[in-house]
Amino acid sequence: MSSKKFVVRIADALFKSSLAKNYPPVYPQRIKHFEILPNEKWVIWGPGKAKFLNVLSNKYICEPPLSLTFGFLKNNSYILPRIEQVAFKGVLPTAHLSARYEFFKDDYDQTCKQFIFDKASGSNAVSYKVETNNRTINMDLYDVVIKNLRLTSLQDRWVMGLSNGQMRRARLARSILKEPDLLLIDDPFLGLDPSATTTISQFLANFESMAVSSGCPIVIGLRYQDSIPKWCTHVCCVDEEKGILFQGPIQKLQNKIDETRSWAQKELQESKINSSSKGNVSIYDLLSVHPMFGKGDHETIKMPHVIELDGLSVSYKGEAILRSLHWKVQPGSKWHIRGDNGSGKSTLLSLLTAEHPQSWNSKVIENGVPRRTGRTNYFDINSKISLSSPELHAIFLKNAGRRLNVRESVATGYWEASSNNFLPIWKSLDKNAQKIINMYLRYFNLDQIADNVLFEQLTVSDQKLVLFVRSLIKMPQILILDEAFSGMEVEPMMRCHELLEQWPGTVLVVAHVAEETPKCDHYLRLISPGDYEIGDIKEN
Ligand SMILES: Nc1ncnc2c1ncn2[C@@H]1O[C@H](COP(=O)(O)OP(=O)(O)OP(=O)(O)O)[C@@H](O)[C@H]1O
Repeated sequence: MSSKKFVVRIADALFKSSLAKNYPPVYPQRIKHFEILPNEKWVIWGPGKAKFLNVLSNKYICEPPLSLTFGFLKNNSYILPRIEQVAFKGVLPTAHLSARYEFFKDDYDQTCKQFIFDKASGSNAVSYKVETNNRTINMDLYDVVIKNLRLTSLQDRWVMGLSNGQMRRARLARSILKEPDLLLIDDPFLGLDPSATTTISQFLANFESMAVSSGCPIVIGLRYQDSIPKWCTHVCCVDEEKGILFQGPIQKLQNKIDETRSWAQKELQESKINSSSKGNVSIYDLLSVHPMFGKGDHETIKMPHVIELDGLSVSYKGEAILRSLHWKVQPGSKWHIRGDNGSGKSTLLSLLTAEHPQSWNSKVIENGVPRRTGRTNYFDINSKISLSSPELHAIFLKNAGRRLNVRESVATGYWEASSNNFLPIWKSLDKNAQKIINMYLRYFNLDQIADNVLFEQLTVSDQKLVLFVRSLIKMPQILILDEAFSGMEVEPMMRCHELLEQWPGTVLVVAHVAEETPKCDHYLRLISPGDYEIGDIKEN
């Protein structure tokens, strides 16, 4: 064994997630050797990245017991290594979808700064806080981190109200402030706008050399399709089933990386060719159930706009988020809603779904009829709308993840009046509805696991897929896909995009990354309150 200083070392280890007899190991083969040294920056690359990051954060039982060891710890560390694993989950789970936008705060809500400190719990009903640990916060590091992660102006905001991108940055700041021995970040750039991506990438590149902190090795998890930042020194390519495929310094492995990437692209092309029909179900079967199916332009042109905003404004405590927004959405049109983190995209969508307290606004006109309290209600509005969003994902996981299997999870999409209803419904559905669900499960390769796998046992990619399928089966007039594909593997994502290309209903998409954006005809870009752009998307 080498005498080099190492941070993590794996030597001939088998990992298990349970000691129960006959429980299969995490990988069938032992991992012969893997090592991270101080000053190295690793990318764990490929479909097995999330599992391997769990291995590194000591989530499994290793066999023999000392085959996973943590060595070079900071002077002030205790015997156990301090490992911070940041999974970019987005917004905090709330009790219901509208909670994020409410003015009256939950008794236990925290400010962004308190969340980053992670030191105390308390209640807004009393003036004192109860310390949950006696960690000393390195305030010099805090100042540098919030400046670099662009959190300065958000410090005193309620954490619940932060946008997805803002919350992701806050989670990273919280982990860094714990001054770990090892920092593991899965999908570090997910859901971030391009300028935030650059800032965070630069920050991670310079983390080791910052004067205010002693730094630590950084390990990020990326998918095959993501580009590997130049500052990464080492790569470990991992398959979900087989474990490590190759590992070492990036400089030496560049050819192997390029080969793997083109192989993955080829696989994808092949699966695309074979995907127009799956398990005897064709796209036509899936779409023909939608009420707008087969309607030509001559018919849709006569229909009123599904949504019209006639000078809509939204503000929080006098601070404008949207100002005087005019927007018309034709039936069957597909829109890409663009804008930097915090520009108001989710706020706009929450107005459409009436989750936002300022939704009862006659400047929102639906199918030609202005919204008005007393005339329109939440349930009527939502009977025409379905969605998949990071907020919904967080709530679904928390409230239904352990209760509902894949079939039941998808079936809850049938609840007419709300996307927020997670009560089991499969058994009470009629034969026709069950048939539709079965078709969708089969088409998306979910039929084999439909009855024996719980939602929370799925990978993030499959959870996203289930939520996407769930959003379709009601055959909504308006389908809202807010970061619905971020974190998804390429193959299932392409399958979803293919279906959407022919989807006859109206689709509103929020996505920061071009590869995750299904084909749209128009865009609405939110720039700043009162400043926005509307245009057509030309085909390349
Ligand atoms: N309840 C609230 N109180 C105060 N500010 C809020 C509240 N809810 C949202 N905000 C702020 O409104 C702005 C718009 O948030 P929104 O979630 O709509 O942005 P977004 O464009 O969807 O961002 P992202 O791309 O990060 O998801 C953000 O600056 C956010 O912090």
